[in-house]
Amino acid sequence: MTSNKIVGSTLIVAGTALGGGMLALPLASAGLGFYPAALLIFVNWALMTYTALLMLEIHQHAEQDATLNSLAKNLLGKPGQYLATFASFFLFYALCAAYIAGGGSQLTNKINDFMSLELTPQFGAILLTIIVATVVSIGTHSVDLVNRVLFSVKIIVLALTLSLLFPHVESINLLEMPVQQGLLLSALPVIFTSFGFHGSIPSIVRYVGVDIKTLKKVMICGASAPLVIYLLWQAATQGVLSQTDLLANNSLTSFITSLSSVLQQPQVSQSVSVFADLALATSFLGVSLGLFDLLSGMMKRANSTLNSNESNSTMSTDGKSHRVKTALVTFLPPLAFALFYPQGFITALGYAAVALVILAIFLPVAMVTKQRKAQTSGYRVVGGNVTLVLASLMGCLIIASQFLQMADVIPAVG
Ligand SMILES: N[C@@H](Cc1ccccc1)C(=O)O
Repeated sequence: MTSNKIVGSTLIVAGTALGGGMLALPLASAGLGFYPAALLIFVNWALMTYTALLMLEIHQHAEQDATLNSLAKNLLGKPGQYLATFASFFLFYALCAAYIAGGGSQLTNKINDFMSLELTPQFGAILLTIIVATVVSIGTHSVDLVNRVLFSVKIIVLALTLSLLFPHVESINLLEMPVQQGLLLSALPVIFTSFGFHGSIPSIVRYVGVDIKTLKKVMICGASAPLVIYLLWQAATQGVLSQTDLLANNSLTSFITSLSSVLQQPQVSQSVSVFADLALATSFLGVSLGLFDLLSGMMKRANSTLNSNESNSTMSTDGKSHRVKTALVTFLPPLAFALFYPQGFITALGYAAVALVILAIFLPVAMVTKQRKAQTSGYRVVGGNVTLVLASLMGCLIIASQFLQMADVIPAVG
């Protein structure tokens, strides 16, 4: 095993997790205070690392090229497979919708400032979608290229942003307590989504091989990088802005504006803003490529079944027209959401959490439970049934939180 592959895989895990969700953390935890927010971040990290290890436990008895779909089919039958497919689509669409809404208003703001215009956020949403759709439709290679550059710049800008914010942290701000207990529950879905990376586990197993010891290191290190970065980010943002200032913001753009008005230093808010753009762009590229590939495969299969039934059909499944059709199905639904809910960044991340609970908690727990009955040897994640039940309960709590916010029973975040 080359150490290059291990480092590469760890970076894939960390890079997938560290996305646009991070920008929503200060907004979702506004009013919580730093220590309660840090506790929630830690709990979600433990939960997501645990379920990633469950996935490894499942992969150890399967082929190296197993996918979530094939694992679910083998262990849980057709219903498991359908649930996995449905939840994957829901997750990808919800995340793309969040990134278009968040990124669109950021882009509009930039254009408005630069050209002294008064464009609406919808304009930015459409422009951003056209740009990303073009890169994704050209192919994986172009996404890889653009992503590599953006990802490296993103890490540098993050380091710069944190070092600019930290001198302004007031320890008194960090000691504030939750303004309302219900907020603890409300913040759960968004924090949970920000630790999501589980869709990339099968690709990493395929890349590294079924070497559980190495894979365990990759998962634990890959998930710990976002833990450290999120804690620093929370300390920086909750330390610079008071609870009242944080609570007054309901969008990413207003959060960045209030940072600049409190600090009176344009370069700090400029670097936060550039970081936000990069985080949204890299996440949007990565997630929409996943969705595009999933849809492309499905549409090809559907087409070839049609073609074999009508042998004289001349419809081509490759080439330009297929890619254009796939791009439309990939990008139009999330764009429509962002056009109707230009402020829907946090809301869409909350919906993504519901699908992610199915993919990253319920399915792994169900598959491991089934597998443990048949397999008595091999790697087993610690904790036995107790941790399986605890993880499932957390999953129920996250879904409940999202629905209670929709029904206005607990305060909605963002
Ligand atoms: N963690 C990602 C969201 C995500 C969830 C699940 C899988 C992939 C990505 C973010 O913060 O934006």
